[in-house]
Parts: sequence; structure tokens; C-alpha cells
Amino acid sequence: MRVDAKDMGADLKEVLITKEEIDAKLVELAAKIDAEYAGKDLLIVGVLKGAVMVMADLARALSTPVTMDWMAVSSYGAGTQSSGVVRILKDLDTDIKGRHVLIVEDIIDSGLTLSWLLSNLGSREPESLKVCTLLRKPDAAKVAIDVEWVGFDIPNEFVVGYGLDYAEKYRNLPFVGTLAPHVYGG
Ligand SMILES: O=P(O)(O)OC[C@H]1O[C@H](OP(=O)(O)OP(=O)(O)O)[C@H](O)[C@@H]1O
Ligand SMILES: Nc1nc2[nH]cnc2c(=O)[nH]1
Ligand SMILES: [Mg+2]
Repeated sequence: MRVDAKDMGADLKEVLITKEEIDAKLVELAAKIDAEYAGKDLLIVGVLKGAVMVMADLARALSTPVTMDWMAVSSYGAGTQSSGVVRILKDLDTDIKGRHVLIVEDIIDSGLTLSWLLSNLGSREPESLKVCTLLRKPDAAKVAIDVEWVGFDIPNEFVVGYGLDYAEKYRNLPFVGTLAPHVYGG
């Protein structure tokens, strides 16, 4: 286990999804995405910062030639709850009108970020607009979203690793896990 090598082992409670499980799932998802977009021109859009790892690994698992772009968004709201009011910190460099666009996310929690993104990008008249997410929390959904490709449905617990942070830490863990209570000041 590489936990100790990264000196974060003591902060962890549990590994939920291993690197091997993530790698295998992304290969499986990539095959389905390849089949869907065969012969088409595909733009994949990663949502910074969480989706960096998924984008990098999914893109390399795809056979379909893709172009890649990024958006950075920020949710406002009291406490840790996403309000669903989203501000664009970095917009796409690309005009997506008439393009096949696939949004790539690390996690769908309340669904508010993605719901806003779908409506925002949808208004730019892409030829198609679909979503691939590594993780989804079905019990946390505040809005129903139609997601084509989901890696893992997980319990309604705060997770870190593989792009996901707590106070900007733990993004570089190669697996998805939960944190020990002391990390939160417990
Ligand atoms: O479904 P939701 O409740 O809206 O939550 C999901 C969003 O929250 C996280 O991003 P965050 O805004 O924390 O920024 P980050 O990607 O830079 O970590 C995650 O990467 C998703 O984009
Ligand atoms: N790190 C992290 N960020 C999130 N954003 C929305 N849900 C989560 C989560 O469970 N973990
Ligand atoms: Mg994010």
C-alpha cells in the first residue's frame, strides 16, 4: 500500500476504492465511450480541480481521438453545503456549438454543480452533451440528473483522493478513501 509512502496514512480511516479498481473501471468506461463516439469528433471537458486525475487517466484509456478543455467553477453558500449558485472562474477556450461534448467529473454529490453546468453548456448549442463521473452519491442528490457513465455509486460520506480534496490536501492519493475524525478536528 502506498499510503505510508505519501505520509498520509495516519489521516486515513478507510480505503473505499483502490487504484486497481479505479484503473479497471476507467478502462471499462472508456470502452463504452469509444463505442458511443466512434467516428465522431469528441471534446472532453474536465471540471477543475477535482476531475484532473479522471481526465488524465480516462483520456489515455480512450481509443477515440479527443480534444480536451477545462472549466473551473466555484459554488457559493454558507458552510460546506453547495448552494447551487455557481460562478465561472475559468471558461472553456473552445466554442462548443455543434460539437459532441462530454463533461468529465470526479464526483456528483448534491448534483448542483453539474446541474448548473449542464444548463450553462447546453445553452451553447452543442450537438450532444453527456456526462461521465467516477463517483456518485445517490443518497445526497438534491436534483435528479441523467448521467450516462458512472464509475461507482458510493455512500453519503466525505471522500478524498484521486483528485478529491479536503482543504486542498489529499488530491494526489492514488485511491479514494475516507478521513479519520482527527483530521476534521474531532
Ligand atoms: O454535486 P455537488 O454537491 O455540486 O459537488 C460536486 C462538485 O464538488 C467538487 O468540486 P469543488 O467545488 O469542491 O471544487 P474542486 O473540484 O476544485 O475540488 C467536485 O469536484 C464536483 O465538481
Ligand atoms: N473531497 C470531496 N469533495 C466533494 N465535493 C462534493 N462531495 C465531495 C466529497 O465527498 N469529497
Ligand atoms: Mg470539482
